Amino acid sequence: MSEQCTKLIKNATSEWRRSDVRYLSHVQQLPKIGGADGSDVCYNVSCVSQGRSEQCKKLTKNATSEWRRSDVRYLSHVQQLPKIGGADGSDVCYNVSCVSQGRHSVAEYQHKGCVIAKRLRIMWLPFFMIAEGINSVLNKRCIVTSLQISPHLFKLGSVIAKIVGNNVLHNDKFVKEVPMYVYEEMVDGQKLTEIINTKHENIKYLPGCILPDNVVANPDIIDCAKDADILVFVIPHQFVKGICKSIKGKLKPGAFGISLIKGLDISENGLELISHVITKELGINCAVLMGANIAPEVAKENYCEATIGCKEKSMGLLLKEIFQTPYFRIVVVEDDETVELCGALKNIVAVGAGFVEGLKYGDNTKAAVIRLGLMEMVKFIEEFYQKSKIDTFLESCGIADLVTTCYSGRNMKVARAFVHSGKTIQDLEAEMLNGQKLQGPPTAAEVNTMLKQKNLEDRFPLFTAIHRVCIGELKPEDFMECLKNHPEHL
Ligand SMILES: NC(=O)c1ccc[n+]([C@@H]2O[C@H](COP(=O)([O-])OP(=O)(O)OC[C@H]3O[C@@H](n4cnc5c(N)ncnc54)[C@H](O)[C@@H]3O)[C@@H](O)[C@H]2O)c1
Ligand SMILES: O=P(O)(O)OC[C@H](O)CO
Repeated sequence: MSEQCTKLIKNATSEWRRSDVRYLSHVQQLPKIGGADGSDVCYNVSCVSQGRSEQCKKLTKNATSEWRRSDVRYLSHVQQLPKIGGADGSDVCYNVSCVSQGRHSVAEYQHKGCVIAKRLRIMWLPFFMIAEGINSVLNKRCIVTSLQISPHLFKLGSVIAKIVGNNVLHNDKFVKEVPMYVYEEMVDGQKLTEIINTKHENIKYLPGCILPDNVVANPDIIDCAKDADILVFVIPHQFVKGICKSIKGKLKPGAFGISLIKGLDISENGLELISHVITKELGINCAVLMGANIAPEVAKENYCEATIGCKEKSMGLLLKEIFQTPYFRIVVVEDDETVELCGALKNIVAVGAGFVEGLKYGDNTKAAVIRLGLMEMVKFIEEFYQKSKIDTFLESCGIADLVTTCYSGRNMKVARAFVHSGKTIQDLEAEMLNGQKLQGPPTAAEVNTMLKQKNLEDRFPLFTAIHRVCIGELKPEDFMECLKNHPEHL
């Protein structure tokens, strides 16, 4: 039995390699999961494009119903099935015959209706590339062959525009030109958009980061967004609602958003995630990308990681194609709320890290701020979003972003300067950041509004003290008392 299984996998894999190498990256990302009885499971998968739709439908129907009968445990995995388009951009459905060691033979499956369509493209996939997805693949066109992307440019936006611009040049699924909205301003007597389009460099916010020619800066936000299938939001969270208002009702049907914005919004309903604000304001779905991504380091192409949070796994994988490079490595998770909340809350902790650095307490103290901050992040997210998964904190969006921001982020640097300068955070922001925006202090204020409303300030002493220092209610030195008396040690 096992020999047959090994042979099938070998054949299918080599066939797969021959048939379309583009798919291999997807294949490699799939977890290898054992059978219901703990044994290996191998799959011989035939994929049929919609051009052969009658046969495709029949094969799919049989395989799906058989699959459902054979082991319901697999269905949860099945729902994660990425919807991958055919090489020609058409939909693909999968007919799956599975063979598990010690369970069924290929012949048994064939007998039950899981036909192995040898003349078609064959691939081997670990088991979860199966049923539920087949139906949705059949019903709709999953991948539009020419996706247009529109990032909104700022500091991180410049880096992301470079990455996206380069990636789409080598991927047939996407339109080559990437329109990029730029908030217009004069730099050395010239419009910033004109400078970017001639020098291919954002000389004000990220000098030295050369953008590919296909990234075209445009001060007209509607012009940028109206034809986009994917909208990449990279702006300080303070400006999101204004941007959304400008493009509301002007987007292409089916447009999808991805937000790289680290912050929160406060409304009459309490705290709101920025991706939810985008969804509400624009009526589009919105994924998130967060991670330890200090912009100038990404611009230098120093290795780093990021996390895409997207409920729809297939869309998450498509988005990954836009952002991943050899130096910018991405993991896709479905726990998008936790991903986004980590990105917002770590900015508060970074302000605390800046206070202890300004007070010259050294790295042990900063490590304590990071640890206590992480504990409050976990507790806050559990309070805010009960379905949060602890594993998500181990992704780049969690612990990694927290560490990098506490060591070299702008929030840390401004908070450090705040300790002895006698200036307000707002003054220091203007003085030190050349038009860039701090996210930590406003996020601390937004979180504090919610903690006050719910009478939870005592349970979040670090978040609360950081906010009170930022608004001048406490001195930075008082922050040390908060650490010493943190309920974690009582
Ligand atoms: N910079 C980073 O290292 C980094 C890394 C990861 C994530 N992020 C996140 O990305 C988001 C954007 O950060 P950034 O560093 O790119 O931004 P930034 O702080 O550099 O952006 C300031 C920009 O806001 C623009 N602006 C000013 N007024 C505006 C208005 N009324 N409407 C629209 N825009 C206006 C300015 O022109 C300027 O370009 C933030 O949420 C941030 O947390 C930043
Ligand atoms: O410079 P900061 O503090 O806004 O942090 C930048 C990024 O969020 C780091 O990933």
